[in-house]
Amino acid sequence: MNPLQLNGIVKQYAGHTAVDGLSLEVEAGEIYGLLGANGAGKTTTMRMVLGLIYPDEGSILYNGKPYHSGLQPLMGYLPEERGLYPKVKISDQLLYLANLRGMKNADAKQSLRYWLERFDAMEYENKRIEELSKGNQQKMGFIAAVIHRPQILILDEAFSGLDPVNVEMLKEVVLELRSEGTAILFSTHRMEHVEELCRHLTMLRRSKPVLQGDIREIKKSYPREHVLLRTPQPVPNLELLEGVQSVNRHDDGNYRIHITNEEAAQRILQAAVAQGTVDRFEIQEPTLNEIFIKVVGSSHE
Ligand SMILES: Nc1ncnc2c1ncn2[C@@H]1O[C@H](COP(=O)(O)OP(=O)(O)OP(=O)(O)O)[C@@H](O)[C@H]1O
Repeated sequence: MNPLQLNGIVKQYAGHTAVDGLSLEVEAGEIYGLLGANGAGKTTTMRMVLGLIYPDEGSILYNGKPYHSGLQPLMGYLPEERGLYPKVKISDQLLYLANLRGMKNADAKQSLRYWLERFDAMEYENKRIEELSKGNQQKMGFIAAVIHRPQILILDEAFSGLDPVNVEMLKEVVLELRSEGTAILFSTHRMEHVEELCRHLTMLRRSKPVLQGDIREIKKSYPREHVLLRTPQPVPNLELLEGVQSVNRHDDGNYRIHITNEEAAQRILQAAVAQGTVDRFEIQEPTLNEIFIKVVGSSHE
């Protein structure tokens, strides 16, 4: 039985449907991607999972059981909007939150120390949130979400506001939690993070799930419409070949060619070989970003 199961959940706000018939399951030890344009219903879904608001229809099961008050220690949440008090000493509020979720003082202190060291952030222990940079506030928010080692972790735009070094640091931690068996529901607009971290995903469009499943399977099910070609010499007239829609040559000498069918790829290869050496030739799977734009559309709702 999976730690988190959503069955046909529906949520309405004053006649407007924010989430419409969403079902998904997050396994122990997996990061599940929840994607959608702005306003598609991701945060509403996460708030329902946390028991902050209730679905109008459908059910949410935690280890097979409906919501009950004893669940809070099992769950951790990093909200998109920062949730910590700006003026309270950091260690005080993190320890308070750990206590609230059932941790004994000594364990909470040990866990706090572990996470502050893990994030190279010992110096912030006695500071207030308002004294920290946005990225460091985000790290403290993450510690607040995981200090009690939740079984189900909800991450809403976890990497926003972080510099590349800190993104890598947080990614490593998320992967570590996954390998320890945490079920992680992960919402983001950054498709490359989903490609890198998640096994399954749901894309929401205007409150409805429009694409769901195993990411590798999803990618395989879309046509391959791009060719990557690297040649030491230019290959003229590629755009005139049948099935070639557009040709871009980058500064590094790589061509990225948009094709309408896979036979066009063979024509490109033949044309390139006829000119001389071919260093690289690849028919590329669509990126998740391309699939997202196709399925969800680029417009914000
Ligand atoms: N408290 C509320 N009262 C009324 N409508 C709401 C409320 N919260 C959310 N909504 C509406 O529900 C819809 C879904 O919002 P939600 O915040 O879940 O989207 P989201 O996918 O998280 O968007 P974003 O990517 O912008 O964070 C939106 O149309 C939003 O305006």
